Amino acid sequence: MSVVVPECCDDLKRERGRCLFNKEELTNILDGGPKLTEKRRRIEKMLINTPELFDDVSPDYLSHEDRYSNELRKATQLMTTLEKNGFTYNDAVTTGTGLWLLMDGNPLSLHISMFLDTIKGQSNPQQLQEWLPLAEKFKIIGTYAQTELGHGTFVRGLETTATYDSTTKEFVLHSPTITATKWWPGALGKTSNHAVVMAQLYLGGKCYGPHIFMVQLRDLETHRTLPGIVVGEIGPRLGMNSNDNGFLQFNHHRIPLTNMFMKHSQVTEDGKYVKPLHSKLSYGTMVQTRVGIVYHASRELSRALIIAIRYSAVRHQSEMVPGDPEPQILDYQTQQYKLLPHLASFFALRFSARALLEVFIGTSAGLGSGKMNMLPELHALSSGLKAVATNDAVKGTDICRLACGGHGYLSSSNLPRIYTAIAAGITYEGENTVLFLQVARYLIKSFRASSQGQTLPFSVSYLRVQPPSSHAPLMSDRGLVDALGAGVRWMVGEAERRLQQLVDSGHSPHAAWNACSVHLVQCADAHTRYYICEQFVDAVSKLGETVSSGVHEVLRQLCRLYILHRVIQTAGILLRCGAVDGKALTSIEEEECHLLATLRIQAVSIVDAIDIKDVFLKSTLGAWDGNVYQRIYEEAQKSPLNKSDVTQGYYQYLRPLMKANL
Ligand SMILES: CC/C=C\C/C=C\C/C=C\C/C=C\C/C=C\C/C=C\C=C\C(=O)SCCNC(=O)CCNC(=O)[C@H](O)C(C)(C)COP(=O)(O)OP(=O)(O)OC[C@H]1O[C@@H](n2cnc3c(N)ncnc32)[C@H](O)[C@@H]1OP(=O)(O)O
Ligand SMILES: Cc1cc2nc3c(=O)[nH]c(=O)nc-3n(C[C@H](O)[C@H](O)[C@H](O)COP(=O)(O)OP(=O)(O)OC[C@H]3O[C@@H](n4cnc5c(N)ncnc54)[C@H](O)[C@@H]3O)c2cc1C
Repeated sequence: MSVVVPECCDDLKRERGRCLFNKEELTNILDGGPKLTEKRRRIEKMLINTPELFDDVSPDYLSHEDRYSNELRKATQLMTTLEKNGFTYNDAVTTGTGLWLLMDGNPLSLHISMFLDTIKGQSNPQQLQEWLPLAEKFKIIGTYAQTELGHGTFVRGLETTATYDSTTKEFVLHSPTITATKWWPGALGKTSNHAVVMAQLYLGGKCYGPHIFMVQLRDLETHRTLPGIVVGEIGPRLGMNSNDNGFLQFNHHRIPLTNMFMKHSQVTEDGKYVKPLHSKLSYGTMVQTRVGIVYHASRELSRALIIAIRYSAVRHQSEMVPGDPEPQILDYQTQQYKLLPHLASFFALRFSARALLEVFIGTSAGLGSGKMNMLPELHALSSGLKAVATNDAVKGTDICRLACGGHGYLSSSNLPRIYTAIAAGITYEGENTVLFLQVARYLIKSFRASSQGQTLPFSVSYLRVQPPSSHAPLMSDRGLVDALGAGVRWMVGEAERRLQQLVDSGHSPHAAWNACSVHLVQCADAHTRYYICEQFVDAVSKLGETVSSGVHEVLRQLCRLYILHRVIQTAGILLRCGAVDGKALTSIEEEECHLLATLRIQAVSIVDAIDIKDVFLKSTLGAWDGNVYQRIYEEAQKSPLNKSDVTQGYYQYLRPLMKANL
């Protein structure tokens, strides 16, 4: 069957004809400026001109080993293509392009992220000089090996030991139990010949807690595992199965003293310990990765939204008015309600990711000159935003899948792969509940400090026990964000009251904490979302002076939708603390429905402006031309089961069954 593919189907042509804003301008804002758009497009062009980077067979049809080898082939091709064309690996990560090409689990991703970041962030000058050039040029390939079978969250509970032997000036790495086995690190199984390993430091019989060590795992010529080391792959997972997540055990394996990362804490040749300026500086790579994950989550959500919104404009189903032509499913209010608040979330996350990156850069600069005071704020913000971003991206991606009906369940829609990849983000790099509890700790401490008259850092300054009264009218954006802030203040105050009450009635502070932890997680979530609302409002108001009215209007509508949706989600709290009343909520609900209809008109143009090309969307449902059915049909033809009319299974099983006298 041959079909002439139009440049873009009539439905999408009509949708695009209704665009009232400058798409390129919105694209530039999302990229962070015209120069960054231009750079991203140069990278994309270069990658698109490298056919080896694209699969002609879906990984779903490959064996585990072929799947891994194929992804490794593409990953190495990607790295050499970038290098040859004068780009860094980071360019492929920060534009999303590298991840989109390799998102079935890239075996070099841990090397270019956490391994390199640890070398850069945890090495003393000599170590940096020795390891960085080797790692940057892939002379050594590494991963970040922290989690063990027995412990992921509780880093202080790790069991791998690094015991200093001053007679040989070596550390002896050992896995004393089965639960001490390193478990999960990406690319550990078969790819990496080195790992940065988190292990308990022992000096003269005393434990100094988790520290990081550079450990060679495999011979650099033969790639065989070194003596004293057992390493392998952990088997199939929910998603990202082209990666070789691994396990690792040490049997009294020796490494030189100089292989402990010594930027922040040191061990002298005679076995003396030099303390770091802050006890959690060795967690720096995790913090940096959490910052990256906020961007990553927003990007993955945007891919799902482009697919689902374009598809919803092409798909016609049922009758809205009996006898009328079947409408585009995007015309159903319920479909708009499924998708558009997540579109607003994507924008909110993108602006917040940028704000967080600035905090990260500022804090890192401060650390360089010995200033540690911003570290708790960065830890709380990066933990909260990582948790909200991944939770929302996972939820939003799954709603996009559901919004595409049956076809969303097809692998070729790419929604299942986007979902399984981002779903891991809830767990890795700090499980989200655990990260929220870290935020809650910061909130309670800040609230108590405020009660004692102390000044609070910027992200929690609104928690002041007696906040300045807001002058913004309630129904303005600022007024509603202030109401949300009042809600969080009330929640945190309530949590503090409950904690205190439990302690006063004889519970230990730790037991009281656990007894309030559901509420505490809700506080952390609400606080982070308040921060996101603030960043969104600020970003849109700052842009107001510099962008065209069409783009400003779209951003204003998206921001408004985000805030209204958040107020409705938090209605119970806001009513309880008196920040809004029932009448206000009714008008907010009505306004949200009205806004859904307004945003629907330009929804396709808004997702077009996110500017992700078909080769990176990898979806039969979301392509630019809207030629959905032909693509789905063609993709199905690639199923190996369609290679022959009658399969082996027929002769082996079906035919005997049909012939049997049952
Ligand atoms: C394809 C990828 C390519 C490139 C990637 C680039 C960028 C990333 C972008 C996208 C990623 C995309 C895909 C990724 C693909 C695959 C997955 C990749 C990797 C996954 C890796 C991992 O998962 S690595 C393992 C991560 N593990 C964790 O995160 C463990 C979580 N646990 C902890 O962090 C800690 O144990 C804890 C914080 C929960 C508790 O620590 P503990 O030492 O026990 O603390 P306490 O003694 O209780 O003290 C608490 C006080 O300490 C303060 N604190 C804690 N942490 C910090 C910190 N980091 N900084 C500052 N302060 C900190 C805390 O606030 C408490 O302070 P108080 O004053 O209240 O006492
Ligand atoms: C795809 C993937 C890739 C990964 N890559 C790496 C890697 O490259 N390197 C690496 O070192 N690790 C990696 N990990 C491991 C990851 O970091 C851990 O799985 C993660 O930190 C969670 O730890 P855990 O598995 O021990 O879960 P657990 O901590 O056992 O969590 C189980 C449950 O217990 C709850 N819980 C735990 N502690 C608390 C608490 N204090 N209070 C309340 N509830 C609690 C959690 O909320 C969760 O519901 C990866 C994991 C995945 C899934």
